[in-house]
Amino acid sequence: MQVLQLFHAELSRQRWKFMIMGALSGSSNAAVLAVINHAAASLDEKGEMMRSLIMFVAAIALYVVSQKWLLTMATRASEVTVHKLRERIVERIRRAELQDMERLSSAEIYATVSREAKALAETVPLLMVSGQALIMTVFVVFYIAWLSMTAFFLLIGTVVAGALIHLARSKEVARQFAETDRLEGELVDGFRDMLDGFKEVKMNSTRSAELGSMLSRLSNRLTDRKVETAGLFAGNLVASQVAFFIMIGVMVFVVPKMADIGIDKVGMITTAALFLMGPISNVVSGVPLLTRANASANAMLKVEAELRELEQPETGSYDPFSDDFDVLRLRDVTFSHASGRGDAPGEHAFHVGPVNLEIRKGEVLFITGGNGSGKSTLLKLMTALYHPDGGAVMLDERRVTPENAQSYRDRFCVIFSDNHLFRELYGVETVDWDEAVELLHLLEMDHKVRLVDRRFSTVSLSGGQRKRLALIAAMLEKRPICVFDEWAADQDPYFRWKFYREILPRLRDQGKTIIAVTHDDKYFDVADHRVHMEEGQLSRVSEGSATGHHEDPA
Ligand SMILES: Nc1ncnc2c1ncn2[C@@H]1O[C@H](COP(=O)(O)OP(=O)(O)OP(=O)(O)O)[C@@H](O)[C@H]1O
Repeated sequence: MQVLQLFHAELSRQRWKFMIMGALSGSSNAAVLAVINHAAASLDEKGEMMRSLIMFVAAIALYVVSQKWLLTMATRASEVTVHKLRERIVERIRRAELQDMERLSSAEIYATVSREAKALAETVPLLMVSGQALIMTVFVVFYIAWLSMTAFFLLIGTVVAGALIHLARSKEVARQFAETDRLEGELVDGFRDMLDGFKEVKMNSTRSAELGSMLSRLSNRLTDRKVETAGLFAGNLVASQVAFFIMIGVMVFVVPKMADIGIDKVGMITTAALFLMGPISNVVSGVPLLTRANASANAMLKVEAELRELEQPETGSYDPFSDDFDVLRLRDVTFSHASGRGDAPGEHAFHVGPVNLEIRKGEVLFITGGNGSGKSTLLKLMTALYHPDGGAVMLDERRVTPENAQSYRDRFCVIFSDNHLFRELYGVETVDWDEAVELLHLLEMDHKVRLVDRRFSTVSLSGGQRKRLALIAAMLEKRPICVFDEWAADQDPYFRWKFYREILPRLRDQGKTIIAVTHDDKYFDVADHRVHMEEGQLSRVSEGSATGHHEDPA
């Protein structure tokens, strides 16, 4: 059972405590019943009544303490387990390689750490209540056996028959639950499409109508399935109550016929059977909860297993790269994407290389090339986000390997074309506040955004403005190599000019090495070297042209 597998570590640490407290809680509950029965049978004996009253209070006190402990500890165990799992998932994601992460579904990981983790943490304490109810049922059943073995066997017979019918029906309930889960997932995807593509939806009434009717159809199917599931569920609940009434009937009508017992014992047995109603319905309602918790545990374990299988290079046992280097080299680097994004199976995977390239410290390298020619892939190889299939990426004489790649990557600040702007300056060890203020001014963002405690006051900005903030964050990282993937593409002519004529020269003056993908031929003179990508092949275009004419910013 996946839920037990998941909670194994937390439960086994305290297994004995859980068992003892569960037994105490179940037996104290059954003791309340036994004391009531005993007191009712000795109404006219004053001393006996007093003793029963004391035992009654003691049994309730024991029940309160043990039940409270069980519920608190169950919540704690489930929350701690989910927290540890979340931590493991975050750690594995941090250590995973980009190539591997691109193969996984981020939507699935996201759903797991949010929806499934929440469902699981909420369900497990309720399951504990069901478990405790099961223990109590066992104690009451033993009590009934002590009163009359005939009543015990008849009770077991009816409970087993009822449970078998219930189990057979709950398979169908579980199937329906899985189907409603699937439909809910589809509905969420549909809503996401509608909201993410809101502009596109607003621009085309047919698209809007088609999406709307798809969502309405899905919602309708989901409603039907939910009603069907609720019907099955209600049927199960009524069936279990009828089974319960039959059980009471058997105690009252059949037991006295089959066993030689007095009216007082029949009364005690019937009270005991009535006492079972609450716990038995708790146990019954625990079955779908268990199914639900199992499904959530399964989803979480699946994501964890997928992440565990990814390459997780050992880090820490190597000499780190230093910011001081002379040359970055790509030697006969080759790389293939596993398969083209969205390509049909069997279609050609995109291939890069063999690439040979050198860039010396402090130089500016421009990379040009058409759409899909492999420029971003080359940048990912140069920054060790992808590991080459053949050849080597070297910093001076040291080869970059999966083991030392993180230290190599820490020499770079990068702005990808699909860059994600973090609201906080994560990764900037010490913020140079004077420079931050100066950069906000230089990139003309100071009227829009302030830096408050390492956080940008807002990131609700235009695409170009967000890229300018990303540039400020990247420059504050103070890394020796800067990589920009079509940074200027989102900027107006004035900010393009500023980027090529002010920012890049400033970075070069600071001794930074710059690698930029660009289409801005007007500014090619800024580069020391320019290389061109075509269908994954690199060719050198120009060399040594870093001085040229300077045009007006507009
Ligand atoms: N993660 C991936 N998995 C499979 N194929 C990929 C992946 N990333 C890119 N590709 C493929 O590799 C080729 C080169 O893509 P890349 O993004 O490197 O090109 P690019 O020159 O940067 O293009 P653009 O100028 O449009 O950004 C494309 O055919 C693309 O479909």
